[in-house]
Amino acid sequence: WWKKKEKKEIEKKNGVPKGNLGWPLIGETLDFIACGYTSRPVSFMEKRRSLYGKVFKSHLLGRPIIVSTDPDVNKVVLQNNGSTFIPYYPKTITELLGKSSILQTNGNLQKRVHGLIGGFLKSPQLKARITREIENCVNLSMETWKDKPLIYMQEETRNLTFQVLVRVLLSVGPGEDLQFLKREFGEFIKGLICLPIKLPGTRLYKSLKAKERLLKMVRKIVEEKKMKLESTDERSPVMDAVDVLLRSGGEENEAQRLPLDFISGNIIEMMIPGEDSVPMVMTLAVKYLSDCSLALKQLMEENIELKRRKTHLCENYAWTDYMSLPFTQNVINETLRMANIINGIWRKALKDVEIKGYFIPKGWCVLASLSSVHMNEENYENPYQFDPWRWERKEGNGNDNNSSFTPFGGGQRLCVGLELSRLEVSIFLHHFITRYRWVAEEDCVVHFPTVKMKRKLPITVIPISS
Ligand code: HEM
Repeated sequence: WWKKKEKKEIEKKNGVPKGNLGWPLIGETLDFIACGYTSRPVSFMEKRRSLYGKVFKSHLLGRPIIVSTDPDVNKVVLQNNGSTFIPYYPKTITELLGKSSILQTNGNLQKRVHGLIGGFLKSPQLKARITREIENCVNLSMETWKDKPLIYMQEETRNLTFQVLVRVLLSVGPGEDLQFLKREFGEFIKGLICLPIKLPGTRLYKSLKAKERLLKMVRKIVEEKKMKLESTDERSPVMDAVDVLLRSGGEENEAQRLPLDFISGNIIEMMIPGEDSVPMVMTLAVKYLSDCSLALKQLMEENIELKRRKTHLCENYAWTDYMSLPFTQNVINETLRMANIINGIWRKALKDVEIKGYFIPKGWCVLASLSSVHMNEENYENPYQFDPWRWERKEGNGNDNNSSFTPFGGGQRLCVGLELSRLEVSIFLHHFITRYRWVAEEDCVVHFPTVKMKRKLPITVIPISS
């Protein structure tokens, strides 16, 4: 009791942001979840922002927390990574991730792995090569659509992006291994949000078992790749993320090498942020375009023009062709802004810190709410309207220095898959738009616990005659 009183006094003196800690134990969690199930999940933040200001305190998922809906505060929180703020996840996620996961390590190790994987994923060599792979996956998948009476966009995009992901991370192509990875990974991630009870039969237990099976298989692939690497005389090209991590530290310097278990674990963990996000951006782009015929028309014209040019010149597409279509990039920006696939980033303060006059005491959690910024009238006019043209006007600024647009986070943990994701979505949209017309059935977006379409977005497609 005394400690509590003392803490309250310190908070009062230093000006912890205003807010309500809610009920004992559960705090304001029920309202937070209830808002998550509505079509406007940011209403939880909006209500409190109007009462207490852009940064307020609350009590969510078992702990006191400072919620920031202020882009400047979010920017500082994301930038001060490692020394002041570290990632904070619910207990089940921490348990499933493993201690050495890039998602929860800090300091030099995180910087090293981030630099290695980020550098590889945005290299022009990878983008040139992966463009062919993505085209193949997209075309093979779309080829089958014309014979299907109904297509579930969320499922189709999920299958094709998973293929790209495992290709980039560990060069696994279609076949039994791919099926195994898909099945076990699906089982593994079911436990990311569940009750933190680890007894046989529980969700968490089953997910941990699936991770063991995944680790066994990935470790085998990593070992085989290591042996191959040692037996090749010349330096063969770097093919995937496993290659990058295996080669790190140099040939002579054994002590600097990353251990095989570390590499295997991290490869699996890197699939977590990559697996669900890209297909959801594709699916939601199709959803928003289905509801906005003007945007669809302009997107189609831009992409048909590119296709015509390429066909006329008998040329393959370069990755830069896909990325250089300005309206297509505006559609992707607008989809990312509205979709809020990652709606917020959770951190924990390692020391007392003051940002913009708000005091955040050591040990407190901070939720940098990205969706509150993306859906705020102050930053975007008519924020609930799908308006790709806003990115041509002054208000939209889709670059990474814009603290009001952070779908990929920021600072030292800025998403390593940013450029790859944009490329995948651009290629998908180009081929879909120039190949098919479609009619979408009635469906709606569910935001909790993660962004999904309620009915997986069923559509019927009609091939465009050449
Ligand atoms: C549209 C798709 C994507 C979105 C919206 C997205 C979003 C994010 C965000 C917001 C973060 C920051 C998390 C934090 O600060 O704690 C992040 C980190 C990360 N993302 Fe992505 N991501 C996407 C695709 C991908 C893909 C395809 C990959 C893998 C190939 C990937 C791998 C990662 C990794 C490994 C991190 C952790 C980086 C670090 O902590 O150093 N993401 N992502």
